[in-house]
Amino acid sequence: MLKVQRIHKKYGKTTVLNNLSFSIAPGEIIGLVGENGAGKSTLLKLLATIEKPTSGKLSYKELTYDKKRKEVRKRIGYVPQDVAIWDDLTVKENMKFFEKLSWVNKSEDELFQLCKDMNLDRWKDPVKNLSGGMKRKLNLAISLIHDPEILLLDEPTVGIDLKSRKEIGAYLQTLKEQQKMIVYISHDMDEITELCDRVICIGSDPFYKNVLEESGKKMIICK
Ligand SMILES: Nc1ncnc2c1ncn2[C@@H]1O[C@H](COP(=O)(O)OP(=O)(O)OP(=O)(O)O)[C@@H](O)[C@H]1O
Repeated sequence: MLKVQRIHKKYGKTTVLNNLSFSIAPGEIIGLVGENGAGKSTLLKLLATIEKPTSGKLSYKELTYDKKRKEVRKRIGYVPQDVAIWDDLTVKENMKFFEKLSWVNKSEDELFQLCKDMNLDRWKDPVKNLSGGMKRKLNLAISLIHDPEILLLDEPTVGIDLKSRKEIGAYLQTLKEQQKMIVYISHDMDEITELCDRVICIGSDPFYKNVLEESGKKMIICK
């Protein structure tokens, strides 16, 4: 279980997250929605150990974030909003490069399989020749090299075509079946209501809350 207890996050005098508590069970996909600037990426960075809360507590299983940061980090796959891969290297070279930086040893076959699992079959092509959707799939594949138990995705499908979006969605479902915990930011409410078990709605804009109420999704509100 991943637990977030009474989290507050301030930047200077500005409060971004105010008294947020929730927990995530293995095999759950949690959506994260809210207007621009509401604090979604901030929350994801807190979960990813990249930022620290101003107050409140985060823990994963018996590991508290403040005392066991590195151990928690090893269990997390984080995909930031911006694609972070080497453009001049091939898909294969990128996968091998990031495998070397990870805490695990993976064979070339295993790395290839990871890409194939999400329909990314341009193994020998330089990344600069790939489409935006393919690059996002590669970013996702890289985040999974070290077999994380928690996957944190910041708008993984933004700007990509429906087919690739559906493929990424289908792949996330297979990860859910493997009991991974997934937190997923998106502005696409169809995608959110289709994919997610529960949704955290951040900010004061009633739009997201109203759409979610109509869809009958369980939600957690953070203002
Ligand atoms: N490092 C930082 N220092 C100061 N303020 C920050 C920092 N990071 C984020 N903020 C502010 O915190 C607020 C929340 O930002 P955040 O990126 O979490 O929003 P978001 O909901 O992810 O937005 P978007 O949908 O536009 O990506 C914004 O007002 C932003 O300017």
